[in-house]
Amino acid sequence: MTQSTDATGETADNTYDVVVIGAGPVGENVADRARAAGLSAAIVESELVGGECSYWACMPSKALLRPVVARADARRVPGLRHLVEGALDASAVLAHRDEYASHWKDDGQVGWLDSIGVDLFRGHGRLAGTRRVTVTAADGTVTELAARHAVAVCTGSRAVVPDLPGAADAKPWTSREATGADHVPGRLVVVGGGVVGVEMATVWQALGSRVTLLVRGGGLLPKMEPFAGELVADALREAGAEVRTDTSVKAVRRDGATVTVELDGGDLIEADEVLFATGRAPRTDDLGLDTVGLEPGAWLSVDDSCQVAGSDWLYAVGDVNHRALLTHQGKYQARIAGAAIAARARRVPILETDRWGAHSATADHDAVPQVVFTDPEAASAGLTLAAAEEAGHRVRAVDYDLASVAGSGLYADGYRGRARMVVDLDREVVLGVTFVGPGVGELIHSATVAIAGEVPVDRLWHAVPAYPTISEVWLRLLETYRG
Ligand SMILES: Cc1cc2nc3c(=O)[nH]c(=O)nc-3n(C[C@H](O)[C@H](O)[C@H](O)COP(=O)(O)OP(=O)(O)OC[C@H]3O[C@@H](n4cnc5c(N)ncnc54)[C@H](O)[C@@H]3O)c2cc1C
Ligand SMILES: NC(=O)c1ccc[n+]([C@@H]2O[C@H](COP(=O)([O-])OP(=O)(O)OC[C@H]3O[C@@H](n4cnc5c(N)ncnc54)[C@H](O)[C@@H]3O)[C@@H](O)[C@H]2O)c1
Repeated sequence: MTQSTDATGETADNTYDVVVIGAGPVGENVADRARAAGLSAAIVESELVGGECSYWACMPSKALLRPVVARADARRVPGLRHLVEGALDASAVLAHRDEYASHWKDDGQVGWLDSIGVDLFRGHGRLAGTRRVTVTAADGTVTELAARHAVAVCTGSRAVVPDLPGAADAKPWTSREATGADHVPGRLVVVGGGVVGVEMATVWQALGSRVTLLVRGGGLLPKMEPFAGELVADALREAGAEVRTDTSVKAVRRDGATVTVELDGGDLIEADEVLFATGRAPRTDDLGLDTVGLEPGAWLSVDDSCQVAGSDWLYAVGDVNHRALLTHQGKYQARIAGAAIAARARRVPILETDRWGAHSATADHDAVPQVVFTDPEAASAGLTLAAAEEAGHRVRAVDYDLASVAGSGLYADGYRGRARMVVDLDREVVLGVTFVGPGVGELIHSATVAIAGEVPVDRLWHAVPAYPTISEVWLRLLETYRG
């Protein structure tokens, strides 16, 4: 049957080339890539266009952290310190955060979708069999969509609150409340020493809360090199926070304005709020996965083109595929998946799915960068020493004290920081780099380029860092490596 199509390619019966479920940063980019390739695209969103990142994650958290880190940096600069000795203006910081969260309104992003010709369907999206999606709007109206080529699930993740006695009734904060709160709690207990835990402990301690950070393992930031967690823990303690490692929470109870956290050893900690920063779960539980033979509630496992295993039309991109829960990496996957969807729609006979090919999200395995925006910043790209060894590489790690670099001393009085470079001894290329110290976040892309480019260490020797910048740590690491 021939159907009428309009200029963007969708049909009167809501058939599109590509249907995207979830309009976070990743879904937006899949839709954008599809449109750029000349395909028609619809996107389904149940909350705000822009997703977690724009309203309850990256943007508000970084808007809260920036004044904290800028003040800390200024306090380390002679001649300036006395100007920034006082407390932060918490209400100004919260107002700055509100701006960066667009006051939790998505008009700007809706306008952008409109400008690129992507149709937005507001409501809860569910798969309804092969290439079919239903959208249930807030008023209960159900719209059916069909996809000619692909459905991309980009529904992201939500915070997990552990199933502890009393936790659900204690009205705990998750990352949403921690990034969106409109007041500074007097006392805050943070459970979890991962990225959300350390960033939010940094923010609220600086804004005036008395923070207690509870970590069940031996240190903070367990996915990074151990020195990252050690330096961040030292700084949090110096800022006045209490950091308790090897500590597990047994139960939580709220009585009015007070929440009591009971630890495994029996200790009780009273606070005004408790934040669970204990990881994420995929938003796939009410997604109709059973209609296509997949398990509801599971992370969606995909190949390097982000196609779901066993399907030739279903893609899962961003947090929901659990490859790297980071906005930039999800957007990278969206570019790769968008290119793969377009190539398959054009019936390109062979896709470039080999390593570093146009249709392979190779960097997810080897070259993921991350910046933890604490004071000091912790930035990494590629593999840690432990991860490289576990992956079977024959490696050597070299470390350097960042305080010994001329640019660091100029950047801050009493600079403290450390760098590590992990080198593959068989190929003589860099597998991983970690920098911890003030101002290192902007440095990490140099490492990402070296790793993704597989630049031989001998050639890096000719990449001369400008004097006197913190980047000179590259020279020091290479000198140390070459002995
Ligand atoms: C506190 C915090 C800070 C962070 N900071 C950073 C950072 O600085 N840098 C960084 O790179 N990463 C950061 N992250 C991670 C980052 O937020 C995520 O990796 C990113 O948001 C993932 O994008 P996504 O599009 O896959 O999912 P999301 O941003 O979660 O978007 C998914 C969208 O899908 C919608 N949706 C879900 N189910 C349905 C459905 N059934 N129907 C319709 N719509 C649906 C949701 O409403 C949402 O809008 C942070 C995370 C947290 C929690
Ligand atoms: N700057 C950034 O790039 C940034 C900032 C925030 C979040 N994120 C991303 O968002 C994702 C979620 O962050 P997150 O910090 O929630 O998760 P995470 O996985 O990084 O850390 C969660 C921590 O909680 C601990 N934990 C789990 N259950 C616990 C329990 N019952 N009691 C005590 N501790 C428990 C875990 O051991 C882990 O260390 C991460 O993948 C992160 O990369 C990125």
